[in-house]
Amino acid sequence: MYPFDFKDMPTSASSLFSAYASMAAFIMLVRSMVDQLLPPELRSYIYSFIHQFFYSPRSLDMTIIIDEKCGYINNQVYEAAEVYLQTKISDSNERLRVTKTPGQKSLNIAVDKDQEIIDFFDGVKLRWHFVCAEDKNSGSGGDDEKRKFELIFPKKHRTKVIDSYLSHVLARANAIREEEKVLKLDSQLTQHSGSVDLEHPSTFDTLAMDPELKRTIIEDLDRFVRRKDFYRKVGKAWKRGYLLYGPPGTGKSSLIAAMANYLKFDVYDLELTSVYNNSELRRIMLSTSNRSILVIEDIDCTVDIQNRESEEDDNEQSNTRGVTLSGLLNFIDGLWSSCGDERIIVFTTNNKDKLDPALLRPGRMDVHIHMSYCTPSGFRVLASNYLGIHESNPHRLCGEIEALIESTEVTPAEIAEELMKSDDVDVALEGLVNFLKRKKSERSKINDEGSRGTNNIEIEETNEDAERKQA
Ligand SMILES: Nc1ncnc2c1ncn2[C@@H]1O[C@H](COP(=O)(O)OP(=O)(O)OP(=O)(O)O)[C@@H](O)[C@H]1O
Ligand SMILES: [Mg+2]
Repeated sequence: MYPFDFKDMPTSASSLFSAYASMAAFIMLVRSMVDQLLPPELRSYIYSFIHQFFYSPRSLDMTIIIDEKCGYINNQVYEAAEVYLQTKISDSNERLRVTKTPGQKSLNIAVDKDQEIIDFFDGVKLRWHFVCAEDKNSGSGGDDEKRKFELIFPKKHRTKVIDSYLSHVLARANAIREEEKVLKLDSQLTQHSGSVDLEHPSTFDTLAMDPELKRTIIEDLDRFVRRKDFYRKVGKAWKRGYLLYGPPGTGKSSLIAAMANYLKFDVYDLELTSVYNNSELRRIMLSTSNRSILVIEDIDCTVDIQNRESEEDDNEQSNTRGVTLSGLLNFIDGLWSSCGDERIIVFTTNNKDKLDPALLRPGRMDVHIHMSYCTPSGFRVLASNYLGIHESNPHRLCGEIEALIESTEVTPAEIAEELMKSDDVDVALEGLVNFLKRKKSERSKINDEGSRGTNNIEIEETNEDAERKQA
């Protein structure tokens, strides 16, 4: 088979050169014979064979392809590689991509496409390529780029790379994410919006809330995180649903941030009104990570809760008019329950009464938390946060303020706003006293006029009736 016999190969430089020259002459001879005698198709076939045989060495390398997505679901290995490789960028990388979104603390640095990153693991050299190509399969709604990493390494280390190195990458990526302690807020969770780091400073310490209730929530969260095996044993998904209800400005969103900061979970704020339909909801859901809180705010305003029966009839229509209640219920019972671990879902509403009882059924929302108007103990937390007044050394106005708070309905947000009006403690607290007094007298006036509130509701009902008739 071979054009000359290797065992006769001479070893000195000059004889090596003459051997090369005779081989080159042989190849040229074959070439001219082929050119003259064979049709073009056969020619190119033979050339490619010669090229492969003489010029490209048999590959000793192996390549692992790590695609960004498996169908609609994010590939966790890809995500981990992205995080991990940020720490491996070196001077030899000539093209980098730098991004920073408004909420983000630090720059996000990644290599540009077709760049190579070198890594070493247990004596093995690994080459990572970032490859980005146009996705021919994507429809109009899809991504138009297909991203992947190619991991190239010596074939003989296949077991080590697959069994140990990739686990190392996953573990390092988790540790890096943990270190950053940055929360991700994916504001609409749409395919194109990347996640935004959310730094909501609210913690359980800064939250004005009944201390007993606060403790109960923290214990509940602790128990939830601890009970992985328990959930498995009883055959229940490792999930927990919270419903937070109460008037605007009582700290529902602040509580969610406090929970996320406490657990170091990511927050996904799902804007249901901008979710196109139930199947988009599925897709979005599948793109969220474990150890996360999925938040759906103002649930009563975002889902068409009233028309539960009619919507069963017009499923086709529901495809074009957003997420329906039955879609949401199916989602909670089905997809949300079965997908991923250590997940919390939080619904918020200003009107618990308006919610369909189906949503409140135990098993869907495990914990109902009523966020109510500010209490004297809540005020003490705010006074300490905003003005540095400690309980051990109360201000002369604190007694009066607490009495006023107890006899009127005022939200923590309103008090916080008053307390921010001045750095001077006396000025701020005097302002708050005046505000509370004003509020109290307004409140009693409304009570005197009694029927005003009911009138408003009646007008709203009439509007709804009119709309229904029009439809
Ligand atoms: N319980 C609270 N403890 C500390 N601060 C609070 C509390 N409630 C409200 N605040 C302050 O008021 C602001 C608004 O509160 P937040 O957004 O948490 O209210 P909300 O209940 O979510 O209101 P909405 O129903 O309008 O969404 C917060 O940024 C915070 O500064
Ligand atoms: Mg809110």
